[in-house]
Amino acid sequence: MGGGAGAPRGRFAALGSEELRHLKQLLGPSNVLTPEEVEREDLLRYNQDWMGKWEGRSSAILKPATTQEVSAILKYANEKNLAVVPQGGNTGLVGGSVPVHDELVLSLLRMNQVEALDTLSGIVTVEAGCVLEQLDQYLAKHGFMVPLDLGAKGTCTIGGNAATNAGGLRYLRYGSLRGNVLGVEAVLADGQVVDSLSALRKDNTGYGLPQLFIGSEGTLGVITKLTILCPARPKAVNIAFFACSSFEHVQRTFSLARQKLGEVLSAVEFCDRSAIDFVLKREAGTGVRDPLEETYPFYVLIETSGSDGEHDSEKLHRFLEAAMSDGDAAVQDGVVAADETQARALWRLREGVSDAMTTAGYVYKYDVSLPLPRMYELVEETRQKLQEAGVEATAKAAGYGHLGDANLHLNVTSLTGRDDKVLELLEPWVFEWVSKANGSISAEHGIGQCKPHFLHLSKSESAVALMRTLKATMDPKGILNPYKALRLQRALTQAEEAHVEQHEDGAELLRAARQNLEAIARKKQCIALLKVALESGNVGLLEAAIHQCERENMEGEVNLDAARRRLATLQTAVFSLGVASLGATLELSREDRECGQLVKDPEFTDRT
Ligand SMILES: O=C(O)CC[C@@H](O)C(=O)O
Ligand SMILES: [Zn+2]
Repeated sequence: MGGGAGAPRGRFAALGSEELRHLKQLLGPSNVLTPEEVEREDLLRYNQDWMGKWEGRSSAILKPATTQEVSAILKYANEKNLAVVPQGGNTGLVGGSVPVHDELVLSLLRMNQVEALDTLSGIVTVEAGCVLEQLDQYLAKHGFMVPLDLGAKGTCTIGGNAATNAGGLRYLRYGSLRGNVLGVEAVLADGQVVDSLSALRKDNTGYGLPQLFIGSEGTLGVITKLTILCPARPKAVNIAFFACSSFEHVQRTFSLARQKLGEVLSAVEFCDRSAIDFVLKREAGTGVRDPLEETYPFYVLIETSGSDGEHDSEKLHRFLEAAMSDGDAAVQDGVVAADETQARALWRLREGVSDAMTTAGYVYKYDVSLPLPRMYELVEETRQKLQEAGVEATAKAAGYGHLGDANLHLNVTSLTGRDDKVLELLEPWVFEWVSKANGSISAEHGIGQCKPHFLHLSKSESAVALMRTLKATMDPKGILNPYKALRLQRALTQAEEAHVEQHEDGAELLRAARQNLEAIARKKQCIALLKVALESGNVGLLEAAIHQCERENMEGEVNLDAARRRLATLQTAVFSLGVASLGATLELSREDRECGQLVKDPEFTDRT
């Protein structure tokens, strides 16, 4: 795969026997796994992702049992400049939880306790390493559920789910973890424990710090504990599985489901026939079979969850009538699960696709958000591309995913194993296609080591620069999950450094090169800040941005005069209107607009 895989090792220290001794003292020898004490397979579980696509070579797996131990590990790693990859159940799909090189693996699996549940509000406090399914089973006993469900529930951990802002099957109903996680306890790169563990539904006291850690893939801190707002467990659940003759009909089915099922709708998923064929092959003999007599190009799975079974079934039947009536009915055929066993088998047809396509060969996975009407176009064009290249017999594309969230999973399985020709056909083409269609290159799986090189296709330059500023502030040495989410700033590799050092004046050159690199990074941040400040129309922010640019001597590189003129205009307007920020309310003059073309030297942004 492209992206962070293949990134040169950063300038981190290597783990020596003294460091290992220290870590063993911290955690107790049995909680540090090394090649001397355990079998290669035991280490591989932590070094390799479940699909076998990415493999690091960490020689120490650290298994802390408390937040204090996590803190002590990170404090030490930061002092010693040792890189660390935090890991939960290691079920991710973008290589975010395995080392790229020899990073220490910080496994949270021993921190798996549910600490408290408020049975009135449904707010649970839980340690990061608790397995999602175990947390859900605990909550079930008290009439609640985790507002997240996904195929890997038996292995993934709630901390990993939050760190990657995992989406899953019931996003449509309960929304994202960003919305449901109320508080987070996290450990920063230098070992500081940040207690943002609010157990309040409403807490509007300044910056939403937990959000910094949710979805940041362990690059800004390690989540050790979290509080989650859990909904009441529904008493009545219905599952229906429909066949549709085109993607247009699939969309109509979704639209009708929304109208007729309203508040009881809890999932709307879809698969194409190719995806179903993979599952049926994989599940042969397990009782999972095609529930319909004929085959169709598309299938939609609908789930309702509510508190009144009769009311929900009535609604479901009204929906069925509407969906199956008239000449050009939205659905061609369908079944409603009569009991829990049937319901599970129908869910398996959808949930089993990922696993079935992974085990059938080497799979290239794309997890994208797209405007719903264009969602399946991507699958069709992919097939066409494979056909034109003459590889359609061995490279099989399927489309499935979370229809209700306009989240497509495009999987292409190469039946003959890893195939660079297929990869070249697909990347960067898929990502560029998605970007042009105003979609997201990662709907729910994150960036990991798989997509840092494509981040700019879904995030503006100023947004990426702000991400870098946050990373540099919270983890100045970059020890936390390096090579993931963001590309490492291009630094000299160790080999390059060694080469330079052999020269006369080598050390001097090296120091200058490093300083230059840092200066470029600072200047890029200044440009981003200036852009944000100009767009926001906030006087204070613009003043600060101009000041920063002046400090970095950037007169020759950005249009500072124009920025100063804009500041003066804003100051006058703010003074007369008495507000702090004008944003879009103040029309930009021609000169101000020129300010948008901030960078005088176009090559500047490419210099790293
Ligand atoms: O493997 C995939 O591409 C998707 C996995 C998962 O997000 C799903 O929805 O089944
Ligand atoms: Zn998914």
